[in-house]
Amino acid sequence: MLLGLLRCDGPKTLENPAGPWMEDSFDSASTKELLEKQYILQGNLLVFHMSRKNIDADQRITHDLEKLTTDLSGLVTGMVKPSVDILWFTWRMKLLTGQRGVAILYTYMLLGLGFLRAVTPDFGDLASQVQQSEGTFRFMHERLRTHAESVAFFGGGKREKDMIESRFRELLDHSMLLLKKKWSYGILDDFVTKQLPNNVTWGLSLLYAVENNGDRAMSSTQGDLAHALRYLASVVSQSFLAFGDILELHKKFAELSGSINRIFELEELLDSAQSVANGSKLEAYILRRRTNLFEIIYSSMQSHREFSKSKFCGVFSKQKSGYWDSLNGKLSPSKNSELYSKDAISFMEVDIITPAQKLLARQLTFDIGKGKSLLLTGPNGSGKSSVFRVLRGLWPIVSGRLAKPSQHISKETGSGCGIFYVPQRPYTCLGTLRDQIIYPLSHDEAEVMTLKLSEKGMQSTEMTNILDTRLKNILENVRLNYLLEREGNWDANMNWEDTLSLGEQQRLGMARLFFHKPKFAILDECTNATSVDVEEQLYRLAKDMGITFVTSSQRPALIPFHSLELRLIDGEGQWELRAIKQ
Ligand SMILES: Nc1ncnc2c1ncn2[C@@H]1O[C@H](COP(=O)(O)OP(=O)(O)OP(=O)(O)O)[C@@H](O)[C@H]1O
Repeated sequence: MLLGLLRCDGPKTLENPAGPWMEDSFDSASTKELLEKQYILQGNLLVFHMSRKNIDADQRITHDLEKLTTDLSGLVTGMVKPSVDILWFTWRMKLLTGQRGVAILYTYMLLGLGFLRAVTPDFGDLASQVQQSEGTFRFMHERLRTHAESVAFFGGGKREKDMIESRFRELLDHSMLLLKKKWSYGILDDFVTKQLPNNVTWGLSLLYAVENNGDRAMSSTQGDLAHALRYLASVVSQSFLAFGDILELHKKFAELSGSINRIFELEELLDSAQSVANGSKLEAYILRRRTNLFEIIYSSMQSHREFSKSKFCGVFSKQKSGYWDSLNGKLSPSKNSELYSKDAISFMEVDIITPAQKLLARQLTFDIGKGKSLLLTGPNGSGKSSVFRVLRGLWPIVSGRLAKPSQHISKETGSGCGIFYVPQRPYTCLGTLRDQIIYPLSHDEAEVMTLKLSEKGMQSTEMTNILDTRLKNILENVRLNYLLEREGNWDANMNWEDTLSLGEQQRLGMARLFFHKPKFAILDECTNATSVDVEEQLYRLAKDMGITFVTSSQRPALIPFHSLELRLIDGEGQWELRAIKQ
């Protein structure tokens, strides 16, 4: 019986246990090798700063690499089994049907393979597009998580949601297209590799029966003939299944090529940047960028930790946060605490309390009228940004009242918003150079706003021209006009966060302020990386535009631009307000 099993299922008996073993060992070997590579790649991620290419390295190193190793290990076991099957069953077929049966089998396989090759969609390209859009989608979420507070200060929630939704639609479209093509190709593939061979099996069995009928009728019983036919049918069927598996490998190869291309593109980019760097003056540059990279990683870890403590995380983990527990209990936001005021910002006995329930300023009271700018000072951690968080509505007002202008742009007149916040940490959105200045508005919204401010009945090209001319003036004012010359046009699209220096990003933040031209600007140390002369020029410009600002800064050079100073003394609740003599 054992011998009988081995006659027909011999290869399977040997191969099936080998499958998982091979899969595991290949997987671990290739993963080990690629992980070693990944380790090297991670150490050199800085080269992306040089390449100016918006490459989703994190997606490729984490997700794509893992998928590739799994697919590759599956491919090797998938190749070994049908190959051994084919050798074994070809031999059995030859014994049973002679050379003609084998020739028919091979002719069919070649024709089937040729046909499938001709009709196969470009699965590699399609899979690569899906991975690309999945990477961008994931990258946008991670970015948003890192910059959540800055985005909230700018009021960019809607814009970010629109951008993420459009990426999601892109991902969905690509995935649907891939699924549809897989489905229709799958029908054809199944027919050629499984259904048709099954039918041919019976044809070949018949051929055998007709050819051997005479001899067998003389020498064998009917039972022997039936047994021989059954055995032959199973051999032919197994042979075709093995060929089917071989034909399917072609589809798997095609799909795999997408992942391989993405990993190789990443590797080539790293290699070329590395080889340039090794032999040139760029080495020094790279070393500098590497230091920056570690600084960035370190600061993002820090900010992530800080951020975990903030309100946003509190929202997601309500149960865990003592702050929100207490909000549900004794510390609830006071009723009617936020009032609308067209031309002033007023704090009336407002307590500034952190989510950890630390009182930073007790019963804060001050008024800022038009033209009476306020400078907010105090030691680190005394609560300057926290005052802005309460003003922006990111933290609730537990006691007291706050009156402030609306942040929204008037839809009828298109005139600027009442209040605009520029946070401490600069934020550049994903998009064009134009998008950086008009943020959080989209291109269309910015054009509508420009149209409202200019004559009505303009063509869209005129509108874009007027918008771009206005943006050019603003760029000149913040001394960034060289960016437009360097990038060539307003539609230049790159990872601005990596391309621009901190000072440049801060100046872009101020350009955003000048574009929106609010009545009040809340400036949270948002120019501390620019030189003193540039900072003074920016404040002078804002003052000339009639913008009243509330500034948090440690720089004495800014004192003359303000009429009032609010000093948070110790971060324990004490504060003082004094007039600044001009
Ligand atoms: N989400 C939060 N949860 C708990 N405590 C917080 C949170 N955010 C800030 N704090 C704490 O509130 C205090 C004031 O922080 P804030 O950022 O307002 O200081 P700051 O005066 O702006 O400091 P710096 O001058 O360094 O910018 C700090 O002790 C800080 O650790």
